[in-house]
Amino acid sequence: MSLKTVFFDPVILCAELLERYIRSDLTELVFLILLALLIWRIWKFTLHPILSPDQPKEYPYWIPWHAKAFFQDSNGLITEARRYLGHDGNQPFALTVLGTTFYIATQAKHSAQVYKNTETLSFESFVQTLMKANGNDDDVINAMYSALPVDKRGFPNPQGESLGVLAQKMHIHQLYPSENLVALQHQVKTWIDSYLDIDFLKAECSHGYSKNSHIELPLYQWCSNAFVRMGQHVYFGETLDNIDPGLPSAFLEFDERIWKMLYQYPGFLSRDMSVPRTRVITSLRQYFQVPRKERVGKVAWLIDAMEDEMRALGIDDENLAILMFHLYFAINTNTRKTVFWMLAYLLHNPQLLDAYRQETEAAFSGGHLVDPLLLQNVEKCPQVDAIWNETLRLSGWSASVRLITEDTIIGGKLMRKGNRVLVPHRLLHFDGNTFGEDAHDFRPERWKKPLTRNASWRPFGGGKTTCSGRFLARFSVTTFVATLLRRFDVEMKGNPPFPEADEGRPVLGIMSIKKGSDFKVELQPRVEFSGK
Ligand code: HEM
Repeated sequence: MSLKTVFFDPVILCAELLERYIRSDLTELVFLILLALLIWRIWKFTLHPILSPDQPKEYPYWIPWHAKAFFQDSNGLITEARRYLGHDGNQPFALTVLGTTFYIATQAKHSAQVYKNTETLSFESFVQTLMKANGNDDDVINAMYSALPVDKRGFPNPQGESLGVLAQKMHIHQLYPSENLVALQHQVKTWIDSYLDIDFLKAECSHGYSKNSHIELPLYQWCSNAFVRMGQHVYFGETLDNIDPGLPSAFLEFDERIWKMLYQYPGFLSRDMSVPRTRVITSLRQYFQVPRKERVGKVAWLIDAMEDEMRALGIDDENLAILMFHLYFAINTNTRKTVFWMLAYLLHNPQLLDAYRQETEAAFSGGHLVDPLLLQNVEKCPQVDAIWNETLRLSGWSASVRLITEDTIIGGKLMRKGNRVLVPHRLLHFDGNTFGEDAHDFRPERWKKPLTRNASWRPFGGGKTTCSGRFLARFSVTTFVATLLRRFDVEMKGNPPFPEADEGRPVLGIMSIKKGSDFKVELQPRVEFSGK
């Protein structure tokens, strides 16, 4: 603006003065906000920790509270926070994400304290959040977590616990070594026996193509589909298959996007997760509407027993289906990925593949597995055991989360009621002190040392909520791999790199692969395997 214009146009002059006033006021305001933020940050992350050494140090933030890093790669953020905090990163420390404070326990000894404490650290609240996210009504969640009489009918309840708590004991009754587990193992073995048959695979080859004597399959897709079908069959018999033959595919669509549910994405951004989930729940509802005696095939004890318990609480079909959806999920989400990772590691380490095949040979007669428990015997099959452990160590992702219901001290640090404490299993699995400097390599030999009792070894969580399905999972994966290697030569097509894990996205157990990381394998019936 020229002097001439200013002098001759009072309106422009006034506007100019007003603009300068507002600008200087805004600058002042911005300055004051920044100053306040700086003072707050110095107080919160420098002075306060000095004055309160009993409280966990917090990884500092400005805004927006680590949300981006957490949602892209929470383990990466935790590693970064630990490095930043230096010596204090070895103690439990705090991390705030979108207003929620998590205390992180990265040391094995602290994680053991977390698992032991069932008084003031609650797992149930995490399960209840999942129930709500999947559509259970509040009154049903209340009913599931209200104490029941000690003399109620059905599963014994000597401590007068709620069905939500009793369910853990019912899982154990089904899944810990006992006749009930043997019944499931028998079903698994029979299913694998008929599934891994060249004629059967050729006939149904929906995931690959068959050519002359061999079959080509995308490994991740194939393992996933096979294991969900098997899990569904073993627990629910054939009825679910008859209700919706596309159910395993729908579950897989949901399961590959489960991170959207865990991060509570808004509905309009997560339809690709919620639509297939609704389909699985709808099929389960239809299943429970079929009168029990009309359900086809052998059904696991747990399914009928849980249904009886829930109906006794007056839970309707829709809520019953949602509750059972959690079980369907637990059965199917992790073993499908573990079998893939185990095969991927074996195919990339041919000597190990040969060792696995040789060690399991004694369990077979011809092409048939006649002594399935041999594979579960650590003394007789140490290689199988080491390969199983090493696969879980490298492909496990999950973290245990507990809600703090009363102020609690873990690792000498005071954790405040209302916040959460998190044990990141994956980081424990790379603890150099326990697993060695080469902890990032696949090296089953390391299991010659007695590591399975180490507190850094947490593929199945810990404490009261340790995964009850671990025996069945091991049985299913090792039996599938042994039978596959017995009957087929398995080779990778081309020379694919080792598949990339989708490490940045949360799952409740074993990692998925990154898009585009699946690779094809060729199954060729082995010459010496002369048939059925
Ligand atoms: C390799 C496969 C599997 C892995 C890595 C795995 C991992 C886990 C983990 C990390 C937990 C959470 C524990 C905690 O936070 O303390 C869990 C819980 C659970 N898993 Fe598994 N799991 C697998 C297979 C299975 C199978 C096949 C079943 C059922 C047949 C199953 C049933 C359960 C149940 C019922 C729970 C909840 C425990 C409770 O609170 O009662 N899991 N699993």
